Amino acid sequence: METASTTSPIRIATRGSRLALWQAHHVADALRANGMEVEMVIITTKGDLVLDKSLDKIGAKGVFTEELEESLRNGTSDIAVHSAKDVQSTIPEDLELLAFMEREKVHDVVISFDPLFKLGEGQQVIGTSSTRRRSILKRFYPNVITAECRGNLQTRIQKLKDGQYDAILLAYAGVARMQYDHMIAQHLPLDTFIPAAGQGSIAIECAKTLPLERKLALKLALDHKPTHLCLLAERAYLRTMEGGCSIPTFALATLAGEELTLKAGIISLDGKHLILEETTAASGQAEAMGEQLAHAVLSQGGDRILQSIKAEKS
Ligand SMILES: NCc1[nH]cc(CCC(=O)O)c1CC(=O)O
Repeated sequence: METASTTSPIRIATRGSRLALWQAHHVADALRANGMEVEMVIITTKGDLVLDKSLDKIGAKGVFTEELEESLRNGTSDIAVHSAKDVQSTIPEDLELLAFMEREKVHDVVISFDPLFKLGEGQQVIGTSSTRRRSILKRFYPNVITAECRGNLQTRIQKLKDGQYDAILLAYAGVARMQYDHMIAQHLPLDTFIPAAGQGSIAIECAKTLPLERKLALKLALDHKPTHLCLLAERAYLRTMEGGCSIPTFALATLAGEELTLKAGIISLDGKHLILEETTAASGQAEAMGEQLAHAVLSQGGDRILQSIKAEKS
């Protein structure tokens, strides 16, 4: 006899933004294709409500994830769907990251209503809410003025439309998923705008107590092994740096055959100091490699950058 736990629908916790819903429906489609039934549980997070403060000031740890995690704990959902980039580097003891879905392209783009817009030409005001993008802009485009740009993608694009900025910087992944490709004025190169750890992938989280057979079925339907290996390396880097999204770190792993390459670093808030390290290892060493690269970055001067950022914030 089958138990209720294996036949009842998978309840998917998601934020209510259009991108979050797209991601949750992407998960739902994959589960249905594997013969599972699904239900959506839409939850508002602190990150959706507090829009007048930059993320580093809210204390970004878990602002987009905490309420979803609470629903996993209190049994109102079975899995939570997050942008992998928004998931804190250390997740609570009672929860686990079950799967990472196949990654979209990882780079950043410039969005503007002027199709000929080129970063760095003339006086420009660029909207971004990311300390990483702001610091990189300061380094490579010192004449650009950056302005805070929070909110979901639609809100940010509305602010651009209202004339608050000449352009905004976004992850290509979200832009493509919302079908805003026609507003892309420029694709930014990966060697200067190295993405944040996890960018472009969708993470699936569950309670450790979820029945094993459910976990296995979910993993089989949702997990993309190459993406998962890359994310293990990037997230180990982030964890070792004690990063969080308020610190301008970046990390990008790529897999070729069984070999992982990880490029990662940190940049000072004024853009003046940048540490970038690269290493290669067997894919089985993903987490060890992320940790080692973090130690290398820290010993090459990353520790001083981290200290000065922490001092500036406190
Ligand atoms: N909290 C910001 C966030 N989290 C995930 C994405 C985009 C899609 C992704 O990287 O998965 C974004 C917006 C952005 O950086 O443009």
